Amino acid sequence: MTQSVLDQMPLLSMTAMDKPAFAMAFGASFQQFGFAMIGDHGMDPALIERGWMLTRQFFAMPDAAKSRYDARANGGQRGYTAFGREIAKDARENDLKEFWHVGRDLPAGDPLGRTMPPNIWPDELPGFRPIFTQLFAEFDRVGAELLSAIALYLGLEAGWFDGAIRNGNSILRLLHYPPVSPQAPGIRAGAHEDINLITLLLGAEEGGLELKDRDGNWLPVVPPPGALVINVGDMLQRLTNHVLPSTSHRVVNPPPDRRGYPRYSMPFFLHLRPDFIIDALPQCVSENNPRRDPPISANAYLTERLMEIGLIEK
Ligand SMILES: O=C(O)CCC(=O)C(=O)O
Ligand SMILES: [Fe+2]
Repeated sequence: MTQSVLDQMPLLSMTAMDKPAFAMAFGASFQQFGFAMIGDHGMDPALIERGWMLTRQFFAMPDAAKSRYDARANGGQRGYTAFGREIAKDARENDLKEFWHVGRDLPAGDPLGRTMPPNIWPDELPGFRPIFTQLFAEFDRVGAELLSAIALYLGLEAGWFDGAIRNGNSILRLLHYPPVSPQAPGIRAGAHEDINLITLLLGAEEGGLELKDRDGNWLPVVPPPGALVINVGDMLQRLTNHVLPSTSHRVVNPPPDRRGYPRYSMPFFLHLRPDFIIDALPQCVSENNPRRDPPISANAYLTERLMEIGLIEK
């Protein structure tokens, strides 16, 4: 039988340990798995529940209504992406999912607005804007706390990431994987690595998420209800010269008894400022681990990667 990651990866607590102890435990989980799980992340469960309700209501709308908010008119990063459009890098089959993107709203006239367009919102659901604006802010807050712990783990100042992520190009993705038929081929989301610094994911308790461990085995990640799953993305891997690995993950089709159920999840892709230059930290470069990648701006790197996964035109 496949072993679950739960057997190996600790469920961490942000409140039971002091900050340095949490930073060490969190960093160790990242270094070993590229993933970590946190039970008491401090986001309001009532707010999250309202977010799930609105997510279900939005995806239950007819395709014609959802398509009015097509993300292709917004650089792929705001609004609705239809079922079957996204394809994992180098994959043969498209993913079995549709999703909605909420981004950061900048003040009018901000120069970063060129790469971060304003949000769009579904007229049909008046609660959508206030609830997801609040949830975005909560993910932003918890994400900054987690990066502060990672900074300590790496031997940096606790506030090292603050400037790097201020007005970062982060994205909250609401994901819907519809029920799959008994004959459905393939998997719900093909193996991939996330592009951003770290991802904070809610909803993985409806199983299917798997990570690839360092020996090449796929291990199920099934957290307790309400817990956050966090993983390292390619930008943090690049910044840490691969000391923290961006781990491949995928979402497999459910076992026969769960195939009739949809799956909803909510990843928050925490991004750097578009003009931040990603260059390996000196602390992470050594004789045994020479510098691997040249410096690149966060925006140039993101654009390259969004083309690869079909979210913006080449
Ligand atoms: O739905 C999930 O559990 C994971 C989603 C994911 O990996 C992604 O959208 O990048
Ligand atoms: Fe992912």
